Amino acid sequence: VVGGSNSSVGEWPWQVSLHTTLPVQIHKCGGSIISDQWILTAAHCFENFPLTELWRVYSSILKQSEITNETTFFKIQKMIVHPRYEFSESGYDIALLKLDRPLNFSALQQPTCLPSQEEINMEYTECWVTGWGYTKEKGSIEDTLQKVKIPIIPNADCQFQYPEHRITDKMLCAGYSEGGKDACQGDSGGPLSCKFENNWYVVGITSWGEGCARPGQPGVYTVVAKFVDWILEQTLED
Ligand SMILES: COC(=O)c1cc(NC(=O)c2cccc(O)c2C)c2cc(C(=N)N)ccc2c1
Repeated sequence: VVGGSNSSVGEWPWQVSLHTTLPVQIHKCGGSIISDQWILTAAHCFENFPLTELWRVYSSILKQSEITNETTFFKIQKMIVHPRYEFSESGYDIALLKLDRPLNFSALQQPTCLPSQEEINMEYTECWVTGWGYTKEKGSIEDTLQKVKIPIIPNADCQFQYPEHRITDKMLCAGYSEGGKDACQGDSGGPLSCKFENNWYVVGITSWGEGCARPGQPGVYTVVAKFVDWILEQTLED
């Protein structure tokens, strides 16, 4: 996250950290708890690491430095990448991870709400992107979970700012015209969380952007509301 600040303990209890273990263990992507056994994240996280055995899921973490060999983690029992995913910029950048065992909800780890289909055109006024990703383009993984408030912008404006891309209705954009605040590499898969009537919803999944926090180059997110039917099909049949 570029231009953000440190989160506090339990502020984003649905945020998880996804680590790969080879060649060394490292944070790769974020994700959101949406039930006691399912994590919502981005498909592009698994492009070079498609094997479930390579991944560890850490919940109720504020600092990466909290993670030691003794820290408990979840393994991935099932990885579902959207069948129409090809690469981030072409959309469908969404994936579901089934944990090897249910997690116990607490103040530090609990699910966030999925937006409903009709809420798609809702004017979300308070949205935050969170993650341990880079704080600048040539950056590195942050220790403390970062947060930054970012406004959603109309898709027409976003399409204009990305003339060489097709910004579809399954993508949303968020950013400031002057840049300076944005998600970045390492935040991928994490939530764009929006507060509505005192509840938090995972409205977007951090997906891509040209560089990070550049003026006129907003962050691009997967529109979760467009995939709620798919999410329910994949997670309820289990
Ligand atoms: C592998 O890249 C990602 O997962 C990757 C690469 C990006 N964009 C880059 O162009 C970039 C950023 C940092 C370093 C870098 O080398 C690049 C190409 C990303 C940009 C944003 C965003 N601005 N909201 C969010 C996630 C990104 C994930």
